[in-house]
Amino acid sequence: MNFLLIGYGKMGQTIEGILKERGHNVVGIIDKDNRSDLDTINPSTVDVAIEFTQPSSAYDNIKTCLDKGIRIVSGTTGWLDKKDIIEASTQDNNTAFFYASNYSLGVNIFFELNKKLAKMMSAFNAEYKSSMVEIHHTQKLDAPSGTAITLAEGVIENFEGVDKWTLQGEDKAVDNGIEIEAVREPNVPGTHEISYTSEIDRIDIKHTAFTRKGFALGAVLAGEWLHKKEGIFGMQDMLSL
Ligand SMILES: NC(=O)C1=CN([C@@H]2O[C@H](COP(=O)(O)OP(=O)(O)OC[C@H]3O[C@@H](n4cnc5c(N)ncnc54)[C@H](OP(=O)(O)O)[C@@H]3O)[C@@H](O)[C@H]2O)C=CC1
Ligand SMILES: O=C(O)C1=N[C@H](C(=O)O)C[C@H](O)C1
Repeated sequence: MNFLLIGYGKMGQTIEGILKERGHNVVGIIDKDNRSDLDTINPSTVDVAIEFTQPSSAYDNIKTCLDKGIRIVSGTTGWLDKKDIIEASTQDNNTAFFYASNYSLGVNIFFELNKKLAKMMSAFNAEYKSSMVEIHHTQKLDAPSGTAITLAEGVIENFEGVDKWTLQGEDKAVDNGIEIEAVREPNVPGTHEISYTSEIDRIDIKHTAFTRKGFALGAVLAGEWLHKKEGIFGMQDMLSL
C-alpha cells in the first residue's frame, strides 16, 4: 500500500520503519518545514495517510486530507475539542478517519480491564477513592495524556459517584472526580496506573510501554485495515476485545 506520513518525529520515524518492514511504500513525508506540500499533494497517489504531529497542527492536517478524500489515521493527542468537525468532514467527503488515543494492543486490553475493575469497584465506592498517575517523557506537549483521558472516561462511565476528571496542580480535587497526576521524566514512552485507595488498602492496575513500537505497529495495522473503507473508526472496530 501507498502511505503518506504526516509528522516525522519520534512516532513518524518509528512508523516509517514498520511500514518498510511490512513491504509498504512511503510516498511522501510531511513535516513542519514542508507542510505546504500537503496542500498540493495528488490524492490518487495515497492509499492512507498516518498523522502524528502535535496538538496545534493535527486538526488542520487531518481536515486537509479529508477534504482531498484521503483516508487518514491520526494518533495526535490534545486536539479533540474539534473532533466533531472532523467526523462531519469525513462524512461530507465520503472518506475514512481512524482515531485512537493509544494504538498499542496492550493499552487497549488495559482499557477493557480498567472498565471492568471500575464496574466491580462501584459496589464499594463509599470505601475506595479512584486516582491515576501517568508518566511521559519531558518533550510531551499535552497533559494529561490522551490515554489518561480515555482511562478516566472508562472510570467515569463505570464507577458510580465519579463524573469528572481533574488534573493535579491545575484543578481542585473533588469528591466526585478522579484526580490525574501527570509526571514528566526523561525518556519515558508512556506509563499509566489507576488506583483505588481505602483507609486500609490500595488496588493498582498499571500499563508500562517499554518502547514506541507498540503504538507504531497499531497505527500501521489501523492504516492497513482502513484501506478502501468509508466512515469513522477506532480500535474497538478493529480489535475484538
Ligand atoms: N495515539 C498513540 O498511540 C500515540 C500518540 N502519540 C501522540 O502523537 C503526537 C506526536 O508524538 P511524537 O512523534 O512523539 O512527537 P514529536 O514531537 O517527536 O514529533 C512531532 C513531529 O511533528 C512535526 N510537526 C509539527 N508541526 C507540524 C505540522 N504543522 N505539520 C506536520 N508536521 C508537524 C514536528 O516537527 P518539529 O520537530 O519541527 O516541530 C515533529 O517532527 C503527540 O501528540 C503524542 O501525544 C504518541 C505516541 C503514541
Ligand atoms: O506523547 C506521547 O509520547 C504519547 N502520547 C499518547 C498519549 O497522550 O496518551 C500515547 C502514549 O502514551 C505516548
